[in-house]
Amino acid sequence: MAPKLLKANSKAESSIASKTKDETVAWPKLQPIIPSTSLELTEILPDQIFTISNLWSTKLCKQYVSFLSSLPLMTTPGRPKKGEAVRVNDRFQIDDPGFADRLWNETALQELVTGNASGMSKEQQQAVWGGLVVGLNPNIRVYRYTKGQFFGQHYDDSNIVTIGTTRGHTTWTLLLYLTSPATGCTGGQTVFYPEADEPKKGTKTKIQPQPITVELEVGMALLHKHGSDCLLHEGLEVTSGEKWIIRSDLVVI
Ligand SMILES: O=C(O)CCC(=O)C(=O)O
Ligand SMILES: [Fe+2]
Repeated sequence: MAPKLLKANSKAESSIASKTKDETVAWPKLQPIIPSTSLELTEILPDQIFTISNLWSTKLCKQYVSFLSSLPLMTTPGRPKKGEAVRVNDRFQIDDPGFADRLWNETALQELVTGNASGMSKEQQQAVWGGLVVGLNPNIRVYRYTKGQFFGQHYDDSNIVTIGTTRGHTTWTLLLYLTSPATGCTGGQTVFYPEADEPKKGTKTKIQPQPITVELEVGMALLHKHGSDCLLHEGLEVTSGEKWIIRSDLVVI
């Protein structure tokens, strides 16, 4: 049976720690950065999941974890509203078009997603990303999971987003992992549950594909399709250390 639809309780996001429009975050410089020529977009599951190892250097991740620790993170309540995913983590959110733009332009992300470095033609790119990618969602979310914290099974929604004067919508979730077992964080893997194919003619049994477990890696970006084609997924419980993530989304027109 298909699992009940669980949303990543986007409405609850308004109650998490956030900065008002006038406030800004003094994000550290995005340096040192690794050039796109040394990186690649790796397909984990066709049309659903890609990763980019070392999008952020280890040094940059370390600087950011120490900086992000100074932000006023708030723990989300463990008891969700009806139909929402259970999650417990410490979160911070800001609407910051400037930082979203830097994350897109000052790292190898743009070149790997929409440039020659993607290894895809322009037509292939538009088919995969669900349109012409114009940048990242200015809604930047920072998550910290400590021992015992997790993000239960859910689907991510697509949202309408304006970048500058361009109105678009989000199609893929971007997760940037800043910690891993190498920094003392165990558990916390992101797990995806691909849907079973329709049963073959004359048979009734659907073959349930194996879940896909993405291990944490310092500086790795993960992209996964969201909205109506989103796979059920979760962030497993952290068993030691701290898992830090920066989340945004690809915006297309
Ligand atoms: O923390 C994770 O591994 C998953 C996060 C997630 O699913 C989300 O932000 O929607
Ligand atoms: Fe999610």
